[in-house]
Amino acid sequence: MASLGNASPTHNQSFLFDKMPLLDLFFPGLAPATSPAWSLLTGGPNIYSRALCIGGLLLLFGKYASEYIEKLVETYLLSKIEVPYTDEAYDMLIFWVCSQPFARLARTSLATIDLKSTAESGSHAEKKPLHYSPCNGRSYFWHKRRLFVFDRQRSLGEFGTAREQAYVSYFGRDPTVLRELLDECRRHYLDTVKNKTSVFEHQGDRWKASKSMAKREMSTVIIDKKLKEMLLDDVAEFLDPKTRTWYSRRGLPYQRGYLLYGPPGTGKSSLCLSIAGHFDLDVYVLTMSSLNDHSLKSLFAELPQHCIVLIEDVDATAVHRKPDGSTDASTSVGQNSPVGKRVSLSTLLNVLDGLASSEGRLLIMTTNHIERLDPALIRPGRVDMKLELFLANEDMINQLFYFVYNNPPKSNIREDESERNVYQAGEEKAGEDCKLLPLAQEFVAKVPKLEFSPAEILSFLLENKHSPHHAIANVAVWMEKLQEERTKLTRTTSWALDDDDH
Ligand SMILES: Nc1ncnc2c1ncn2[C@@H]1O[C@H](COP(=O)(O)OP(=O)(O)OP(=O)(O)O)[C@@H](O)[C@H]1O
Repeated sequence: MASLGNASPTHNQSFLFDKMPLLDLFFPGLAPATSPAWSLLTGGPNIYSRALCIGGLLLLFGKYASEYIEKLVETYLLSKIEVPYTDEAYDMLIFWVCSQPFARLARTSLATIDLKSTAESGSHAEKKPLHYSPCNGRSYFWHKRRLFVFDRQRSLGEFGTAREQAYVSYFGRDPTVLRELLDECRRHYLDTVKNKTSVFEHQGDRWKASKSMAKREMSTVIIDKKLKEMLLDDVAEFLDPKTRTWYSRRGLPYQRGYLLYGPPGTGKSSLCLSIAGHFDLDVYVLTMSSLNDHSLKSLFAELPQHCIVLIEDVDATAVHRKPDGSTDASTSVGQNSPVGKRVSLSTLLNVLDGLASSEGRLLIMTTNHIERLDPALIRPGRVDMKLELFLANEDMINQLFYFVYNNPPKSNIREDESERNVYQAGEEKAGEDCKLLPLAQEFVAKVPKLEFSPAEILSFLLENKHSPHHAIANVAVWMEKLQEERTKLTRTTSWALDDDDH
């Protein structure tokens, strides 16, 4: 000790520098960075500057060492899973995380309006509740006696769109532990969306879950009974595992296409959602105007097995062939989008042919104007079944009346409502049917057939939902008003067309 205490600065300096290669051995690159500080430390003018140097050095060393240790731990002691933002697994993980107590304690969170909240807001002040989820930071949590780390980073990507990524890790080397955790997230998520239809929309060339809505019962879509049965039988047969084998044995792409056409408000979109609900399928909505060839191909390639791909109002986006009959890249879908950002008809036809598509996908296209569609788009193979939906006929008007005034079947009522709202099946229902029968007949007699859409009739009945007698009393006035509105609209449209011609 005495000899070290008495040693001259030059001696001390050389002693410390002797240790530097050793330091470099453990923390490569540290020695050159710290050597100027060492020289200041050993040859500094006074005690304060030396203390300052020691403090700085310790900080630098501490930071370097902690990063190094963290890396070591991550490499040798942690198991980690990355969950990409664009995958549904991301929604599963975040959904589960938000339900955990640790999420409420996270010091950095993302605040969003909880649009999915089903809480019945009594007052204005309770509207738009906020939802918090851990973000841009690490959260440590215990689960089943194990310590896990949840890390979610969010940044702004190209064009100001948010980019996110999330990781879950745990202190251990067994990867099955993390897989089990993610499986728990999956089950938790599936339980929550059990009686719901998930709707996916595209962001760039990736699918993203946009909403999950209560399943729409098939009985709530009032169309011709035979048509409904035919459609249901066809879809059921297609989704049967035996059909899949049948297709694969013959090397045919296992997919099916439907075209629903008819006037506005006849229930085309509603029918699509109820098919999804009936067969427990998710719906992937394609908006052609925001796609190009590349994104369309990627989206089709990323479709899961057994799902519905919905293209609504396909006439508004599809164009006809060029005069020479070609369907080359210059003939495009989505005329309002800038050139170069459109989908070419040839690409659309190719993806519909299924070379890059998933197994078991149902394509449903809807249109109000079947005559405007390119024949190639709706030829058999691409569209296997064309279903026309009509304006309300006698039977449909009758069904719509019962739909509004009859108590809904139990399955349509939410659990909590069922207690107060339920009717005793059997006698009471039969009684109600008897009471409604003459009213329904009277209503049906007053409404002309094949003149109003189900949407129009339903909207009128809903205005009078508390009294079928009011509906019957007001129906004549309502029809007159609607006719007037239609005449006005037709006049305005024809003037606008005349102006365009001039
Ligand atoms: N056949 C029907 N049965 C029950 N409800 C219907 C029916 N047709 C329309 N509706 C109701 O009318 C509204 C509009 O229906 P929907 O969007 O399904 O019609 P659409 O034919 O797709 O219309 P558009 O061609 O204008 O897109 C919805 O609220 C739906 O519940």
